[in-house]
Amino acid sequence: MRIGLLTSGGDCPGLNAVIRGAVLKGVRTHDAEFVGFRYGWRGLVEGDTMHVDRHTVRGIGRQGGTILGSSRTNPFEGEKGGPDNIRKTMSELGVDSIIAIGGEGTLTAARRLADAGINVVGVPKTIDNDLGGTDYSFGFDTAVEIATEAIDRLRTTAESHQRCIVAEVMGRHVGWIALHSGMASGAHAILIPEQPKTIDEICGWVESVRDRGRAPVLVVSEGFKFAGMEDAHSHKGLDAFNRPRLGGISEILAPMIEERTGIESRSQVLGHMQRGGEPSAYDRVLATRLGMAAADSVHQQQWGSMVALRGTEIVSVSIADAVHELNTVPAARYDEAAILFG
Ligand SMILES: Nc1ncnc2c1ncn2[C@@H]1O[C@H](COP(=O)(O)OP(=O)(O)O)[C@@H](O)[C@H]1O
Ligand SMILES: O=P(O)(O)OC[C@H]1O[C@](O)(COP(=O)(O)O)[C@@H](O)[C@@H]1O
Ligand SMILES: [Mg+2]
Repeated sequence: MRIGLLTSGGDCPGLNAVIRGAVLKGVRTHDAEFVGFRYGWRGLVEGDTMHVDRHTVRGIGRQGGTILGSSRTNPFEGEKGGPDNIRKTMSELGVDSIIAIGGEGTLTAARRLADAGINVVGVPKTIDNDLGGTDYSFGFDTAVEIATEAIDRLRTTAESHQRCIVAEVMGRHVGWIALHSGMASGAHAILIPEQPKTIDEICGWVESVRDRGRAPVLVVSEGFKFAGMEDAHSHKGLDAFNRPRLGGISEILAPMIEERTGIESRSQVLGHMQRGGEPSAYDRVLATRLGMAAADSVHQQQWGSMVALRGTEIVSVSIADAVHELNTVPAARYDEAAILFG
């Protein structure tokens, strides 16, 4: 059994812990060999590999990033793309199966390849926590931790100057990072894509905070839309998969708040800081368990499946079910947090 490993999509703390978990379990329990594909699907399409064995993974469980590299290459595009070419490349390299570690985009591609008869197993990765089929994805806990620390720091400087601060977090089209970091840091309002708001509602919260003598702290998700807005704000062009790059809504919101309320306002986009550096202990454990379970899924030939967290157990679900719809923030979770706004 020779298993190809790849990490695809935005990187995320814990990727290396998955790789380590899969390799150690595969080598020790299933007598498997591993090969790493470099830069996501690109490595598989181009046959660009790196040697991976139990020595390669020594100590990497606590490292950020991914030793394999990542990209947003589409495996169905290009001269060597598509299931027939990929099957040929795999057979030339003696690779009989693939563990694809990625988010909803990567796993959608994995499902299409599995449907075409390629032996693929998925591992859910994303700081956004936007994947169905799993209670949490690794990387999310670390991102929330980093964002919470940043918002705590922004609060003390906002208070010194009696300013309003708008902290912008990632999350693409779901508000999980904003909801959790906002609750953890005691934000006065949390703005998420699932819950469009008017500028009047937002300024109402800001003014009530100011009237109590406090400095308003707002957390906004990059995908937040004002009521009536069709698409999330984007001014940075398209990504490798032709989707609008999000980010920058806080830079629009802060001046609007200042103009309407007279409160000096500042914005801060936290950006890639949320994805960098070491995974939290929680993410290391989750990622290691998922990696180990993925090696088992390959051994059991559960093609088209994904390992997932359900409660405290690691289970196997179908990738198709997991990517069927985004894991959005339920209205009840938002309403619960909103009691604390203003
Ligand atoms: N429907 C699809 N068919 C084939 N490839 C896809 C599909 N959706 C996404 N991908 C590929 O997977 C890559 C990674 O997806 P992306 O959403 O950027 O990251 P993530 O896997 O972290 O969600 C995309 O750039 C794209 O090339
Ligand atoms: O700057 P990049 O790497 O193109 O991507 C930014 C996007 O990637 C993320 O950090 C993670 O998203 P994925 O898990 O889908 O890769 C999003 O929160 C953000 O919108
Ligand atoms: Mg994604």
